[in-house]
Amino acid sequence: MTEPSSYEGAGGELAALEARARAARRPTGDEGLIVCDNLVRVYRTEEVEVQALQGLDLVVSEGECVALVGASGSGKSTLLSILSGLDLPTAGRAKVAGHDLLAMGRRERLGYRRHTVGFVWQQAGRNLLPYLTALENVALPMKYARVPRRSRREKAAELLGVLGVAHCRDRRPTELSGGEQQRVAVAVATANSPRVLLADEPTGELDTAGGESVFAALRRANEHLGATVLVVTHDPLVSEQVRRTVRIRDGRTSTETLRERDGRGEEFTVLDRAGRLQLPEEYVERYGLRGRVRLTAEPDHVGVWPDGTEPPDDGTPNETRTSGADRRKRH
Ligand SMILES: Nc1ncnc2c1ncn2[C@@H]1O[C@H](COP(=O)(O)OP(=O)(O)OP(=O)(O)O)[C@@H](O)[C@H]1O
Repeated sequence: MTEPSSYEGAGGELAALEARARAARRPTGDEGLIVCDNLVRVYRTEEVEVQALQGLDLVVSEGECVALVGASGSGKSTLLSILSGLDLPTAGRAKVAGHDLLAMGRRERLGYRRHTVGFVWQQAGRNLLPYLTALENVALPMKYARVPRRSRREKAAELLGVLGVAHCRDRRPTELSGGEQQRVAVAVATANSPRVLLADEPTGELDTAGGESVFAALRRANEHLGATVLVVTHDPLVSEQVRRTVRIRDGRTSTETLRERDGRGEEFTVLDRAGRLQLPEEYVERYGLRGRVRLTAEPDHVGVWPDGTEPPDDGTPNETRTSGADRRKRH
């Protein structure tokens, strides 16, 4: 029988584990600032039905800066429209900073769009009003939020400074470069200190230098202003510089890359409730995985092998195993 002292020991370990888990937890609570659970969005027109999101799962913790990538039509913009409160999902669950996006009434939705999320579109013309100066553009969302006039101007000037476009304050959008317009757009989107900043291809229409300056502004919004950033991008410059890149395929999150500060990346895949997972395309190519693949249950992992190859005997160290490509040559 176990001694009482062992129970105490186990209890102590458990308490220590719980304390560690609590300490590691983000201030937003247990489930993340953005939570999408089995999200579905079906567009219906008279002739066709398009399943833009097909059970998408995504959790983003407060303070993260995440790139969303995926082929054209995979559902990225649909997801961002839902998270911005512009569009409603057909089914599933979407929660941002405690707001249930499927259950919000008109008033809550308005408040949500004004205070909780900021949005930067790809087309600069959609972000800024052409007849207002940069400073006036940034001050406008604060006016809607009833911030006093003087504070509005002060904060707008400060934001333009933080985002590196202080010199643009008295110019209208047509007098700004594309990169400057998008940086001012980031200032507009962060004017009411949103907890979440969403950006849909914000560098899509810019050259490399312009793209870099806008990404730097997004990063400042993340690191200095504390916004959690979710950016849809086709731009490797952006996706290779964020810690986490989430790939969307066919309306679902498929694989993720997590990068260390030194730029090294680790691949992850998302396992859905039914146990389905998608392998990164690069792995599928590299190991010639097609159709049926062989699975091996190892003590600490599952191996995936091209069909028609022999998995190594148990106990073969991982590093001495023949790669899939080499194995294929033998057959
Ligand atoms: N309003 C709409 N009505 C009908 N179908 C739509 C609508 N909006 C998007 N879709 C369809 O939903 C799917 C996902 O579109 P979405 O714009 O979210 O993709 P995306 O990944 O953002 O693509 P891209 O990279 O080209 O912007 C596509 O098949 C698209 O044609």
